[in-house]
Amino acid sequence: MSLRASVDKLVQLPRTHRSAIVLAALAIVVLRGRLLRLPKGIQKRRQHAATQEELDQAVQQLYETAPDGTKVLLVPHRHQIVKVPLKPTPAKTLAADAKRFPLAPPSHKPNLDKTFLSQLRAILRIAFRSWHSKESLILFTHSFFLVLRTVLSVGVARLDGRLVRDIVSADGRGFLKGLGLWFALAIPSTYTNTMIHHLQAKLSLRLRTKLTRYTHDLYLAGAPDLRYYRAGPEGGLDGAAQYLTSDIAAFCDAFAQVYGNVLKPSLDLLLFTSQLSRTLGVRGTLLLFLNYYATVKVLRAVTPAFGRLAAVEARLEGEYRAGMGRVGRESEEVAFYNGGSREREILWRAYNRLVKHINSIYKIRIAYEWTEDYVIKYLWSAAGYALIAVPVLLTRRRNVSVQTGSAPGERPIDDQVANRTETYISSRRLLLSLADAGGRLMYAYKDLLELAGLTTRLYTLLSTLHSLAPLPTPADAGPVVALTDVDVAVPAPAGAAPLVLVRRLSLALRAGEHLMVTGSNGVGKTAVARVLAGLWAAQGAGAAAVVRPPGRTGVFVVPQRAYMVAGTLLDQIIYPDAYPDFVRAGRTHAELAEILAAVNLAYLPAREGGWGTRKEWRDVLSGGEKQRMGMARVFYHRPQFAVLDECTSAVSSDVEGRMYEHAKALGITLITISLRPSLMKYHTQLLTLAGDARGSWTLARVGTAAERMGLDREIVALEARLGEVAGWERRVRELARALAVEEQ
Ligand SMILES: Nc1ncnc2c1ncn2[C@@H]1O[C@H](COP(=O)(O)OP(=O)(O)OP(=O)(O)O)[C@@H](O)[C@H]1O
Repeated sequence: MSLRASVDKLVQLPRTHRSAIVLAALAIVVLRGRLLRLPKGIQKRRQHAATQEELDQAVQQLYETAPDGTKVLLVPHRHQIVKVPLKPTPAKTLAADAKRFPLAPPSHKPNLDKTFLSQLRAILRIAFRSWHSKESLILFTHSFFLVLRTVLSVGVARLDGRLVRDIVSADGRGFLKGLGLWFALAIPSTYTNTMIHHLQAKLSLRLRTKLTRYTHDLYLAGAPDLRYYRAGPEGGLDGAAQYLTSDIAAFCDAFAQVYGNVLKPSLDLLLFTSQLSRTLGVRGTLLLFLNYYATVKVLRAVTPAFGRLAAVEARLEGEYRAGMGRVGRESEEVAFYNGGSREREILWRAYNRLVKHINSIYKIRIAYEWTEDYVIKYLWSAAGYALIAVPVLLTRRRNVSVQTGSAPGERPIDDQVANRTETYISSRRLLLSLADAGGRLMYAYKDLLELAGLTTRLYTLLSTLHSLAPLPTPADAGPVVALTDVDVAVPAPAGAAPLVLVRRLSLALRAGEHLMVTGSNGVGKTAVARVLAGLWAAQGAGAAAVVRPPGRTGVFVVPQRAYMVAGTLLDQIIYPDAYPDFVRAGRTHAELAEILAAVNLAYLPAREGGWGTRKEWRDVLSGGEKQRMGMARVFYHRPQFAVLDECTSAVSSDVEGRMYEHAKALGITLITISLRPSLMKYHTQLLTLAGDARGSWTLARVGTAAERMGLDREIVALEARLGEVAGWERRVRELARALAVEEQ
């Protein structure tokens, strides 16, 4: 068949078929290149497969810095190094977004209301930054295929009717032509279905990536935001991990699904209703709308609060996971106490709460799904039969071939029965599709409620993170750490009264003035370190009177519990720097070896198999080794001031002494929190916290009052002993005499 003949045939087709085929062909031509292209990673692999050495290097290297400052993450993936540029969300954008996330009142329950819409809009503005972003493009393409699918469905319904008509009227040629068209139409129809599923999954994944990156930027922000540290105590956000992982994924899945589930059946309803109304007439169309109205009324009445149920389920899931995570993290401590059965009870309780809730959802669903099935399948089918009968019974004398869209020039059909059969088959198919669309729209109502629950969860996360105002930045006055009239208090959520541990604390340290902070347990020694490090905002009259040199080269804190980062042995020493920082700073392995020697860990690289060895260091190193690694970090970063919070409690005193001397030799001023009097000799000032209700404290110079008192006491003791010397000499003479008499 020539091209011209094909075009002629196409022109002769009914309008619906023509537009469906043209749209489908257009879609395939436009999108074929984009959608069927191999993923970039696979294309590159064909060009060049990375060697094992290159892959190892990429794992160590972690990222590259592009000329414009963007960090490009190196991800080894199937013998290839995939480069992922990471552009952090600009601070200006975060500040602008904060206005869109006011805290929701605690009494808010997820539902399909104005609050849901405004919360969803705020979240979607993060996911769809502009209409030409990749996410928007996927959404448009997805919408296009959804519309195309509806158009093609109408074409299929009409063709179905035509095929049966040709069979009934024994029109062989017409039947064969119809069958050819049927196969032709099947190509775009099946392709469209596949693309709808593919694009829905792709949309969900893109949204997840976008929201995950955004929340990571927000949550893991450094000083002065430190939201990962403050979200719990100050923001009241429990189980942030569940929000950041499962809830974001569930929200994106639910959104992508709801979008397709609402848009497509809505389009179907519109288009099918308009098509059917041509056959059904005014009375039939009115009946159809009455049917919709009755369905919505009945289902709304029986629909439970799926949104709230979904939100509670996500919270309980988070509690159960957090419990499991705790056992994994603290497994050794649990094992020492042989606390497995106790932990099992705790986990069982969390799991039972979750399962009970899920079970109650299943029970609630029985009544809902039963009603839904009854209404959608049976009520709609009955209405369908009644509606189909309308044109057949009431418009018996009308020439229905005009309504079915027969093209002029087509062979005239005399047989009224054949025409009526065509109308019946087409209408029945459209009605079945309509019932299906109605069903899906009702299911989508339930999905929408669940989306409302997940939206509330995600909104809670984002609004809590945005509500945490940055911590005040301490003033920089050179190499000085000073507090003036500062109250040290446990941070409390907005509105709650803070618990003050130390009142009106004043101290000033210049380089070389080493401070020791002491006092019994729980008096607030670490709390003072938190204020000095900028983790807690200073309170009281001197809230703004904190002075310290900025950054980790200003004040570096080694906490009480040793922390080991995921990575190589080298990463443990340079933390929080990463390998590229190490290379950029021109530091060397020889330097690291010297540092390890200073903390008595020189044997580690040889024992563990080199600097690049990756292990679970938390389990591999002993308690004392981990503490010495903490000191190695201080020697690597060489800060002006180092706050050592009982970070050498498990280190033997000789090594501890050597590390203190080494730190002082490097010019690091020490602020030590300790209960060990033996450490006092390395310091020039002593801050003692009383731990009374008034939050009192004393600051003394070691080597003046305190030291003098100690010397005085020693002199008195020695003089007392010297007074006894004459008595001891007399006794020695007596004993010597007695021995001489015995020998004679
Ligand atoms: N995030 C917090 N929320 C509530 N209370 C807290 C918080 N952090 C510390 N506290 C309380 O503040 C008090 C002081 O804690 P801090 O850790 O400063 O004690 P410490 O003097 O360092 O004790 P230790 O010698 O045992 O380490 C304690 O009673 C503790 O329970």
